[in-house]
This record gives sequence, structure tokens and C-alpha cells, in this order.
Amino acid sequence: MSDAVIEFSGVSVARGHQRVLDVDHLELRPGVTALVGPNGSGKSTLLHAVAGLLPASGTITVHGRKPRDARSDVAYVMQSQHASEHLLVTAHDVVTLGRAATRGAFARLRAADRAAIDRSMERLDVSDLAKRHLAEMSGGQRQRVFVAQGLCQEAGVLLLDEPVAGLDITSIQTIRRVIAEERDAGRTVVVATHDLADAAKADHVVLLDKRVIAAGPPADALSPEHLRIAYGGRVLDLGDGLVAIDDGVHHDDHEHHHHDHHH
Ligand SMILES: Nc1ncnc2c1ncn2[C@@H]1O[C@H](COP(=O)(O)OP(=O)(O)OP(=O)(O)O)[C@@H](O)[C@H]1O
Repeated sequence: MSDAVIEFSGVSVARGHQRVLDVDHLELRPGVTALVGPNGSGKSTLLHAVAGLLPASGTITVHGRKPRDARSDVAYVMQSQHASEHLLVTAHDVVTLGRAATRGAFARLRAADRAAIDRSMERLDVSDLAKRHLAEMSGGQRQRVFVAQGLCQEAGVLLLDEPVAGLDITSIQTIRRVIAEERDAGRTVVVATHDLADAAKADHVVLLDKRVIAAGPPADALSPEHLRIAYGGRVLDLGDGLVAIDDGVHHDDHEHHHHDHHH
């Protein structure tokens, strides 16, 4: 019996005229799955496809349904640096919009909606910021607000695109705690990350490079052989099965600059 929540079969995703991701077969299960791979390997693309935000050929199912029909069961939190900090919306507005995703934009908020909004803001420690505008927040505060938006949807599947990249330590700890709590509650949490040390602590890892290089327990998926396939010559062998990704020599086009590149 498979406990797969999300299944890919013969999937191909294009951006413009270019095929950017091919997934012959992949199953994602409850717990935390770390999605790793070099820049442009298709991590965000995979999350978009599962969220039903990007068309894909082949079959993707979430609890047996097509992504577009499963939206109420999928919460997607985009990379916060892509969120416009200039929008004149408050933290409370942003989180409330998460509830609109499940309830419909013009539905009146019920007590249960308000409770979910308040509870998720408390869990991300942003209740005190409720009336503050995005423009007046630090990157860490803004990111916590967007995670609260995803959380208040109370979906079975939570997709997070680089949720802690470049944040302050308090925000990182808060978001990590929430991810662990969601895992413990039996949710399916898929996290795109550049942090291999963080990925090694996940329940499952999917290593991408425009296709699935490896998927499974961290020790297997992140083996030196698999990393070498995905990252090529940038994998440094530290001995004892330990490796590091040398992004320093490729300073111009890799990790250090991934905040700047535009999609
Ligand atoms: N909106 C877009 N329009 C056209 N091409 C895009 C768009 N977004 C991404 N791409 C391309 O699709 C490919 C996969 O990008 P994707 O953002 O999924 O990778 P990623 O693994 O998330 O990368 P990163 O680690 O840099 O965030 C890349 O070649 C990228 O240039």
C-alpha cells in the first residue's frame, strides 16, 4: 500500500518554449520532504505545478485529484522576496487572504476563520504585527507573515519555497518549529531549500536537476554520487562520505546571488 499524497507520472513542465522539468515518476508522502538542487533545477517549478499554478503535461495528483481541483488542500508559500513589500496591506490582511483561498474571496469570515487566522499568527509570532504594513517589516517578519498565510489554510499539503533563506536566526527557528509541528500533525510538507545540512534533517529528500536525480531517505538521496550528478564539479569530497558544495568559485551565477535572479 502506497501512502503517497502527491504522485507524478510522466510529467513534463515547460516555461515558455523550454522544458524545464521532467518527472517520470515521483511520490511525495506525509512528513517533511526537502527539495534540493542547483539554481534553475526546477524546485520552484515543481512546487508551482503541485499548487496548480503552472500547467504540466502528464499526470500530477494530490490525494488522487488534479492540482487545480485540489487547491483547497494545498497551501503554497512563495519565496517572500518575490512578495511585493510595497503593497499597502497589513500582516492581518495577508494572513486573511490565505483564508480567502479556501473560503472564496468575498465570503464573510466566520468565527472558525478568525480563529484560524489568529492561531496561525500566534504560531509564527506575528500577532503583534497585525496592523503593520508589509513595507514596515523586516524580511524575517514578512516571511513569517507569509508562512502564517499558508498555515491558516489548514491544508493537508504545505508547500514552502526557500522559507528561511537569508532570514534572521529568530525567524529561522520559528519557521523551523512550525514545520516540525506540521510534520508531527501528519501533514505533507514540501520545502525547497539550498541548505543541504537542513535537507539532511528532513524525512525525505528529492534531489533535482531538471529531472529527479534521486528521491528517498536523506542519506541515500544526498549521497556523494547523487550530489555529484546534480552539482558536478562543485562537489567537494570531505572524506567519510561528507561533501560540500563549492559555490564560491562560481560566485557570479550561484548560491550567493540567488536572491537577485529574476524568474
Ligand atoms: N517565470 C518564468 N518564465 C520563464 N522561465 C522561468 C520562469 N521561472 C523559472 N524559469 C526557468 O525555469 C527553470 C527552472 O527554474 P526554477 O525557478 O524552477 O528553479 P529553482 O530550482 O527553483 O531555482 P532557484 O534555486 O534558483 O530558485 C530555470 O531555467 C528558470 O530560468
